[in-house]
Amino acid sequence: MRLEVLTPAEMSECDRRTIAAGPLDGYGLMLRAGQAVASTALSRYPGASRVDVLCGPGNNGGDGYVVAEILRRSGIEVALFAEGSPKKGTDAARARTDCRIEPRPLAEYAPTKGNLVVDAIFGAGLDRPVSGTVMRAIEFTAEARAPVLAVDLPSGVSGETGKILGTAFSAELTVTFARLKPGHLLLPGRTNCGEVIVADIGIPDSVVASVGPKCFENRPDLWRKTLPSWAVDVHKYSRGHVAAFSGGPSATGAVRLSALAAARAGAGAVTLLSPSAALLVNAAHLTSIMLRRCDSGVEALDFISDRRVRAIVFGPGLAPEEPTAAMLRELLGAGENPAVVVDASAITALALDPEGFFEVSAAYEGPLVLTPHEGEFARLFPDLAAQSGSKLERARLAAQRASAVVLLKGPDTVIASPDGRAAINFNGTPLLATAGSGDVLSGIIAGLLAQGMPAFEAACAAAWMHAEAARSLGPGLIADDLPGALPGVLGNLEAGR
Ligand SMILES: NC(=O)C1=CN([C@@H]2O[C@H](COP(=O)(O)OP(=O)(O)OC[C@H]3O[C@@H](n4cnc5c(N)ncnc54)[C@H](OP(=O)(O)O)[C@@H]3O)[C@@H](O)[C@H]2O)[C@@H](O)CC1
Ligand SMILES: Nc1ncnc2c1ncn2[C@@H]1O[C@H](COP(=O)(O)OP(=O)(O)O)[C@@H](O)[C@H]1O
Ligand SMILES: [K+]
Repeated sequence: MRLEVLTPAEMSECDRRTIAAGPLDGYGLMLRAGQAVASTALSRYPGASRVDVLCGPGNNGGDGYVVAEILRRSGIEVALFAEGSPKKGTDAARARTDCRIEPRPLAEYAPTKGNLVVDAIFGAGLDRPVSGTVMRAIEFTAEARAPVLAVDLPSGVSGETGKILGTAFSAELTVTFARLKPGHLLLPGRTNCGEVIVADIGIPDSVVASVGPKCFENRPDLWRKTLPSWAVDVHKYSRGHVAAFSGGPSATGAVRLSALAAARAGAGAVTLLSPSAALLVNAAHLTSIMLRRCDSGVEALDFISDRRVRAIVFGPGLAPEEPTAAMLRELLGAGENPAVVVDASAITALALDPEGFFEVSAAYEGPLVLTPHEGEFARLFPDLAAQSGSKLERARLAAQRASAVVLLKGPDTVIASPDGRAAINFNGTPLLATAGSGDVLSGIIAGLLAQGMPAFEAACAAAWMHAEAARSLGPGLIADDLPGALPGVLGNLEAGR
């Protein structure tokens, strides 16, 4: 499985290196791209007898001329509309010359009922908001509800960020080349792409590897090899012990969800560290999860070192206040170095003094994972939240600043490592938009970390498993159900090893 996600700049570097190595030249790549789109149009829309092909002035338009000519030769009635002309001497100009259909100005385009629309106006080269004639063509098409097949990207979607520049086609199907781009996975662009097909146009895997892509689709092949496996003589503590910090008496449910999820993710032992005031309420709700009184950082550190705690969940249900941040700094500064997942209110607490935290996290030698949703992210990284870059870029910058793996939650969860690697999750479901599901996620991460999985892989695997668990349950799920669905998800992964 090819999991690399290429930025438009990396993609064009792949094109350049492929052309330099031969035998394909730029026009050869364009012919293959056009052929891939045309054969998709023919196989996926067998009933389409008339097709409107809309071409822009660059290479995306070049692909469109190739598509139009192939469809014409296949006996389809093709109407060709062009916005601007390709520059002389370019591959796109050659494609236009080789196309036997005379294009009409895009301003004359109006969708005809029953026609398939092939969008080859802008692809990777879109660098500013669409406007004027192109904007009108997009609006007409949407009003007519005509099916759209997009070449590389729906025009108007930024391949780099997934943002909509001006307006964009809503495609039923998008055919892209070699690998996915961030714009196919990040919202809102992802929804405009419809189903995405990745066509092989002859760019070798070795060329893709040579440009050193560091962003990946979050699929099991990305982390399967690092999943925990146990020796026959393993015991509960060697399988991994997780400690989860409970909030006060009226805020205990969240961390119990984390604790249960950590155990379901495979940790051999999970202990809830509870303030005295919440001990009874926690005791009344726990069975396999152990319970321990803990009223200070010193008590917590004693427990962590005595009981060989390998991972900590720190955040769900805690107070978003300075003492919480202080306790975390104390835990990180003590030299024990367990893996730590920082979630929820603890992130809000750290936002009271971000620099103080970043100093401590930079010196921390254990694995560290932060799991903010967008609101928590904006509190801890206000400047990054306000910048115009992509979610991918924001998560990467945050990971570097915090010297931690950052899992930035949402329908297009991004996981970024301080070493520059990043993954975009694609299997999220609105079923997860339910109170407490984030607490379950932090518990799954801790459960995997306790079993020795590296931080980036554990966060990626947890995001994927979390969503698979939700999908397996379907409508009606509440966060309490998610841990119980993990055995099914883990069983399927085990079967695929
Ligand atoms: N060999 C290869 O590289 C291969 C590439 N392939 C294909 O090439 C595509 C990339 O081609 P590309 O780089 O030419 O960019 P493209 O998307 O056609 O747009 C650039 C043009 O649009 C214009 N423009 C941009 N935004 C605009 C706006 N808002 N409003 C108005 N104009 C705007 C911009 O104008 P300018 O900025 O120059 O004024 C320029 O003229 C890629 O998606 C894939 O389909 C395949 O054939 C495989 C081989
Ligand atoms: N619309 C959605 N589609 C996919 N995943 C979602 C959606 N809404 C929320 N999620 C996921 O659900 C979880 C919610 O976490 P969070 O916001 O921390 O909630 P809570 O604090 O209630 O646990 C995150 O993993 C997030 O990625
Ligand atoms: K396009």
